[in-house]
Amino acid sequence: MIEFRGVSKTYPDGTLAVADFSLVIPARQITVLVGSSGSGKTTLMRMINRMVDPSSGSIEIDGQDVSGIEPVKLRRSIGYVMQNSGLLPHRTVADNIATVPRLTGVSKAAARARALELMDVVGLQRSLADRYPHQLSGGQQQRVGVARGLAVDPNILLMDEPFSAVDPIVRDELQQEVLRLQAELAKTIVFVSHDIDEAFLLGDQVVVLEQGGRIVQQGAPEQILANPANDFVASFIGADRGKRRLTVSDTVAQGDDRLLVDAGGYPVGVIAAPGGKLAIGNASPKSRSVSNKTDQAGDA
Ligand SMILES: Nc1ncnc2c1ncn2[C@@H]1O[C@H](COP(=O)(O)OP(=O)(O)OP(=O)(O)O)[C@@H](O)[C@H]1O
Repeated sequence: MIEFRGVSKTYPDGTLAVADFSLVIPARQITVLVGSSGSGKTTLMRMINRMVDPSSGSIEIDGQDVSGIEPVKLRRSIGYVMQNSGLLPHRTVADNIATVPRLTGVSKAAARARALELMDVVGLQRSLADRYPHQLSGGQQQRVGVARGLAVDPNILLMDEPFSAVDPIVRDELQQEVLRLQAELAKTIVFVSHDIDEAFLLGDQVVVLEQGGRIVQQGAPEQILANPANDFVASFIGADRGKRRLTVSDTVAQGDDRLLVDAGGYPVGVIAAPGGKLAIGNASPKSRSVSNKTDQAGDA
């Protein structure tokens, strides 16, 4: 578990990025911090691994104040995946993945073996191991970034808009990959996004932020969708524009299926009509489940 207690951050130039922020981030779940540009998401995330130190307040991991943990040691124990993969251009894929294990004294052979295993985990062919980042697609580079984040088998994985620079189809694939990985690995994931659909898809807990890291609403996606706390949230999730208010149109698609339209009349999907082949509402809002692993050290 990660806990922010009354955290504020003022940068040296006087910018108040985060003001009196408190939040509990439960272990082994995905918490998505979502908000518009400049709302303090990255600052909050970087305070967890001490890339940024708070001006006041504290952050605890499993009850231990991170200010008492040496920053380099802390950073090496927490996975970090960033927007443009952050790969070292002159190192091969395998070497990029193995960077932190090598720094912590793992032998070259063992680190490479682990890197190859992690390539399997994130769905990358091992034949790409000796390529350089520029010889990979954007989606493959992001997968390498995720593998690198997992290389030290961290309990906590920080993901800062990791898929915002890839095209929508690849983004969909990578998001599904995160859900698959999470069902298997059950990490404590803090995911930063400005995309509410991504937040609703991935988040067990979604935290909607306004400027200054002010929490406007937090909860499960279904709670936020069902009851937006105020006009800001309604606008942010598109509820005010009817994006979330769906109706079954009279247009019949295949078989008994009907077209689903939003309040503007735009088609958003297909649904089986009551009594049709597909039962409506037969899946829970989150069909994914987080396994309850107990074989990891610590609880974060
Ligand atoms: N090193 C810095 N020095 C001064 N101000 C900073 C610094 N880093 C961030 N800020 C400011 O702090 C505020 C929050 O920035 P932050 O990057 O945390 O927001 P964000 O929500 O992650 O934004 P984005 O979605 O654009 O990445 C912004 O006003 C930003 O300009």
